[in-house]
Amino acid sequence: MTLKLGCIADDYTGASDLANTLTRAGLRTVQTIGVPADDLALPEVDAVVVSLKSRSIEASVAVARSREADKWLRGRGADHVLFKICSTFDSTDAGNIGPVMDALAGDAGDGIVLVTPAFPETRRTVYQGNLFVGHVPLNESPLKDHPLNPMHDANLVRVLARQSRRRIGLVDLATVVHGPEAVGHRLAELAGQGIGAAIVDAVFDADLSAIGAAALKSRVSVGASGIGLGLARALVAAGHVHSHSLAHHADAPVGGMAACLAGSCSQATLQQIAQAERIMPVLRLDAERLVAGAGETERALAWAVERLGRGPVLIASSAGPDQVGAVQAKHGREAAGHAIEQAMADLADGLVRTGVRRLIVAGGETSGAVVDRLNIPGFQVGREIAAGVPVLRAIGAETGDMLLALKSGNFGGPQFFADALGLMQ
Ligand SMILES: Nc1ncnc2c1ncn2[C@@H]1O[C@H](COP(=O)(O)OP(=O)(O)O)[C@@H](O)[C@H]1O
Ligand SMILES: O=C(O)[C@@H](O)C(=O)COP(=O)(O)O
Repeated sequence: MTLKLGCIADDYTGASDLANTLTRAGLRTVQTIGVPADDLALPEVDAVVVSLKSRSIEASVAVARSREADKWLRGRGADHVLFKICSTFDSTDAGNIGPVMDALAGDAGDGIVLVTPAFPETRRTVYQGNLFVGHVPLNESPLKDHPLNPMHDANLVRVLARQSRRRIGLVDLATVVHGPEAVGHRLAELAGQGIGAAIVDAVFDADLSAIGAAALKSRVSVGASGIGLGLARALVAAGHVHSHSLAHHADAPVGGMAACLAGSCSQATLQQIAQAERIMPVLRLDAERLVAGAGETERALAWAVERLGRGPVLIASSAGPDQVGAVQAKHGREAAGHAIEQAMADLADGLVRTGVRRLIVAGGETSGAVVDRLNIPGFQVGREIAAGVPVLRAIGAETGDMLLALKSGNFGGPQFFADALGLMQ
């Protein structure tokens, strides 16, 4: 197997978003959880997305894990490695986008790194270095209230400069519209001025093709699914990959019971939970009791077991900014987040032991905790439920055949849970 593209994703939902995008662009892709063990049987593929849970951990650990993944991917022939970050640039001033980018670019010997979280299909656009979520700047979007990494600055040149040792520049839209050569030219100019990374504007889908073709000339790039799409298109256009259509057996029915877990507190997920209440029993967990370990998971599991035989159920810790703030004020941001993630992982484990084989998880960190607990080594990509969210089939899992959907908090329409269950039989 010689990889045409290597990818390192900083969370599991982000990885499935990227694997979905690459698959749809014609690349045979698998998503692995962590660096694959040598005995994991991988099908013949063009791209591997190594999923890390490195977005909200200590920067030095994120760097070490990313370098290990990079080494594995390059050892399998990947000339270009994309570091997949969130399309809303989720990070703090301590990292982890800047430190990981610096390390990967240093190892690859790249002079200047192309960086863009733009993903127009999900309404993430970048103009003059400013990230917009829909029609508002990042700092006015719901991401300002994210439980782990609230985003208060839309200017990504500034945001990345606070995290990176490299000087950060900008390739603006007026350059991007002139195509890959113009982008390459501008990057070379910036590199000549001692700039080590550049935020690249992208507003329309066509901008991604120019960016992907320019990025392929270097060894590392940083961005979300949009640049992944650009890279995939460039690989197909250059004849490095023969476009493949999606293998539909990836989401062939597994039967078994179905359940949904939500740990995301995004506005989109809160709305989706409210809609789900119309079609299935929904249990809203008491976050305070979850953090205190006061028997809340056992209560939830008993509640689910009673109902699962009659159809899917949804269990959610999700809450609005005021309630999240109150729990965090009492227990600390990280401790609260971690305790709730572990409680959701306990629940997932209990549900699977009870016979659940179709599991939908909302939230990136939440999905990471759940997939780790279930000890699933990798996924094949099935049909798309919503932009950025595919049906996943577990490969090499102790749980046996299982379908999952790992939903980024912000993704999916109001009926997401119903849409997912419809495609996961
Ligand atoms: N009621 C709550 N109070 C405080 N934190 C919560 C609550 N429910 C979930 N969380 C935490 O919020 C974080 C949500 O992050 P994540 O799962 O990545 O969702 P998203 O995809 O929206 O970013 C997790 O750490 C989760 O444990
Ligand atoms: O790029 C994106 O927006 C997603 O792929 C992603 O990374 C989402 O992260 P979470 O919202 O934490 O799931």
